[in-house]
Amino acid sequence: QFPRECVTVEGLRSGQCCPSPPGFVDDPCGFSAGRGQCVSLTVDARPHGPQYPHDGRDDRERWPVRFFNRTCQCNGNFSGFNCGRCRHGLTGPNCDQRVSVVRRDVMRLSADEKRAFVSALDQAKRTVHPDLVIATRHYSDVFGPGGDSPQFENVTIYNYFVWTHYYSVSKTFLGAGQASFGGVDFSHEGPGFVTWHRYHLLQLERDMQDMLQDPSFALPYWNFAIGGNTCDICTDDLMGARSTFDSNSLSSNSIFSQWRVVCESVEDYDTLGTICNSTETSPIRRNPAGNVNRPMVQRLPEPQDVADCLQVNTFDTPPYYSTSSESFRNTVEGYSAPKGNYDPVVRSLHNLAHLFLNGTGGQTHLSPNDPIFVLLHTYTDAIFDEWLRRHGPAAYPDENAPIGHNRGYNMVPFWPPVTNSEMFVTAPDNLGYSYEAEWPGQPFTLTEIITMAIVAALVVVAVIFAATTCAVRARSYKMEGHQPLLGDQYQRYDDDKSQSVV
Ligand SMILES: O=C(O)c1cc2cc(O)c(O)cc2[nH]1
Repeated sequence: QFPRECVTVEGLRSGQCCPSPPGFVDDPCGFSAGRGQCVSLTVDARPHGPQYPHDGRDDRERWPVRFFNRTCQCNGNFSGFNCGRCRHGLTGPNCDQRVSVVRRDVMRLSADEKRAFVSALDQAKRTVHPDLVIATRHYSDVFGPGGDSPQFENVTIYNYFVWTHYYSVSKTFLGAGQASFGGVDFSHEGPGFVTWHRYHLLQLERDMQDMLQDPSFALPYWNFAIGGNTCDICTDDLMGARSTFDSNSLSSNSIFSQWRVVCESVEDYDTLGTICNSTETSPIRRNPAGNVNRPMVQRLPEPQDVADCLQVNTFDTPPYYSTSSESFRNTVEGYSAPKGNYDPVVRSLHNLAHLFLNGTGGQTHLSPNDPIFVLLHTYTDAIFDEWLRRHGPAAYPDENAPIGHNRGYNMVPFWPPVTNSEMFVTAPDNLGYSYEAEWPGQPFTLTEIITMAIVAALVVVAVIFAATTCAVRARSYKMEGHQPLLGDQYQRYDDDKSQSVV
């Protein structure tokens, strides 16, 4: 959420968060080296949709001005909260060399690659985030009981990934004794679903690259569109098999059986007016295809569902919400049927994959605690990127999307501020990663089948006609008394030979 050095009493009171990059002393945003400068923030002022009626009551509105209104604006290809690093996809001292990583199918990794990925996730679960800390109170209480103890905590890299998702989906606290407002979601049920989750993954990938000191580290993906009711990545060499003792738990052979979740006590936060902190509580729960009460969501999406959603032409449609029809975004998110028609009882693609997991991974405030979340979302992002490649440049709504989802809105709660628009670009050209993926094709339509049959029949007729014509011509040529050409040649050669011998 915010850099550790900004969350002091003075920092919060000044509303300025402009740290110096490493190696620069008292030089906000590396101004002296031309990296950037500390500027006032301007935020999206366009109207949001009607779903949110509580303007002025939530810290996440006009993000991040409730906390900070001055931040680093970096020049050229410099980037980061202190302009100390490069934009995604660039490297080198001047940030002018391109770099790219490849996100691959997790099932196609070698045994060593699988081990390295699992171990990297586990390291991220245990490593404190080097730069960022999280708020544990709403802004009204953030200075602490005496007004001099800012309510922020350290958090590990992986738990930060979980916390940001929780913070973006949590309800609006309207005061003690009042019901919190749940009709708000800064990362789902709107066009920002794809852009928010894209940045969420990029941040984790980059944090893990830094942690591992390996700029080539790439998050893999899970092709969840395999149909059926088997979780193919739920094995002990990947995301953990089912426990033989408890069908809702992970096998003790998996490192993930030792993980403990954060942000579990959501009812307490909502009634007490607090925020999830970095305290870890229960183990991950997962029971793929095990929910007998909801058989509709106890299967995985089919390959054809992916092919169908990639054919939906329009990125998003009014009201830019979970009720949008003929919207690619609402289809890949999974509130519409795979061909794009909205149906309130349908759960498809991304939503279906979440609900299939039937446990921690199926509850929005908790889902990233299950590491399957990472792989499920890289695949969702791969579909989004393929859609952009096929249909771009595409229009993203400027206004009237649900709060947080307009094109120019800064995505909550990321720091430094980053808009939805900045993530609405093709990844290989702009963000320094690509997917090694194959996309299911469309089956042929009846018209295509008939056309192909007619073309094939015409080709056969043409070949037969050509062959018959040749045969007839050859016969009449012979009947007119001509010798075959080859026969002529042999004749002459034989004649020559007999002459030279003589
Ligand atoms: O009910 C749904 O459609 C549903 C559940 C769920 C869980 C989750 O973590 C998401 O990110 C989305 C989602 N949708």
